[in-house]
Amino acid sequence: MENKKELRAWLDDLKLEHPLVIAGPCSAETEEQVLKIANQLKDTDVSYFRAGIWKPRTRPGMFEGVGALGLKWLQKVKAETGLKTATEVANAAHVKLALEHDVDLLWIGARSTVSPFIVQEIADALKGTDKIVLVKNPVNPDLALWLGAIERLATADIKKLGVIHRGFSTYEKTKYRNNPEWQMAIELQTKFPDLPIINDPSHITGRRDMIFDVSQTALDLNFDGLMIETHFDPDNAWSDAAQQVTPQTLVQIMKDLKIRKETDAEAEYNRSLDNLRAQIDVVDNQIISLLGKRMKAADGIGSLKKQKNVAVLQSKRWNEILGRMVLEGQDHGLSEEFILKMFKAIHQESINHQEKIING
Ligand SMILES: O=C(O)C(=O)C[C@]1(C(=O)O)C=C[C@@H](O)C=C1
Repeated sequence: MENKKELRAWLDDLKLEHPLVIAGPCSAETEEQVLKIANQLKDTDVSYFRAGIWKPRTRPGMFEGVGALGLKWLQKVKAETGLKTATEVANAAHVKLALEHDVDLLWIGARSTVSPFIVQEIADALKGTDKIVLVKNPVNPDLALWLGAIERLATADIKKLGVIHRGFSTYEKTKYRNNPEWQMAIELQTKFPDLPIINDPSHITGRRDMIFDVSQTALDLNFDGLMIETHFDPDNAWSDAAQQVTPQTLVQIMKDLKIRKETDAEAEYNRSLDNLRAQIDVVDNQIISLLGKRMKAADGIGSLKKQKNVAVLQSKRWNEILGRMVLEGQDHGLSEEFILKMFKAIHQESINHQEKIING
């Protein structure tokens, strides 16, 4: 699939002066709950009212959604409030029911995106639809799998496409429920600058007190919209209680967020920007040239080790370097996380160089 301007057409047609907002409860619980939240959201920035009808839960025995009955409540939401509706679909039967109930926006969840079989089944069921279809990232950080799902939908002649970045599962506990791995979203935007991208801070954070900061980062990174789980009584929600906010909080979040524009035409700004970018270009070239020099030294070490039949990996020496560089990094305002990532990549490249020599 190629990037093309038309990918943004459905979003541009909404003519919004703020990011697209999709909000509503994690799960539709009762008709009263759904209508009450929708009424509280109707005169806000929210364009699409979301509610989970079928809930994929990690373990059985938890609330798994009200099922098709909830789709009738979504129809009432549309009739009563004028809000358009959105829900997750995870198989062809869901798609059929959602289309029968005129749901305006359907999304494929992270646990479905990982399975090309499921995605294909959904794409076949949606073939040619003029509804908006958004694809959440797969639970594992695999850009090809994410884009593969979009391609399957595009091949099924679905025109109104977009993606939702909801973060990625990690084995290690981090402060996020799902690690954002912003680099993945940046890479996706680099490949498909016109494919609408929505951020889901509710699932990234898992905690309502972090939703604002993640939303701001998303807007700083040019995201087109936000999907935020909203409930009038978050603590007593039947699913994902900790990450839902009240409609009032959502309104405040939208008020406080700084919306960034893509660029600015002012001459002085552009002069200063060009100047700083020129500095970056010079430094980037120096970095590459220095790394090249470092690898030449590693090649030399590789030849020495070949003569003496010594192993490439030298853990003691490597640990010394890492420790020293973390301290050096601190002096230059560089985070430990960045230093470790960068030097691990440098180490691997050095090993690859030596492997070639020692086995050549
Ligand atoms: O010092 C060495 O023995 C090297 O091979 C160099 C180097 C490095 O690139 O710094 C690479 C591999 C070793 O694990 C340790 C360090």
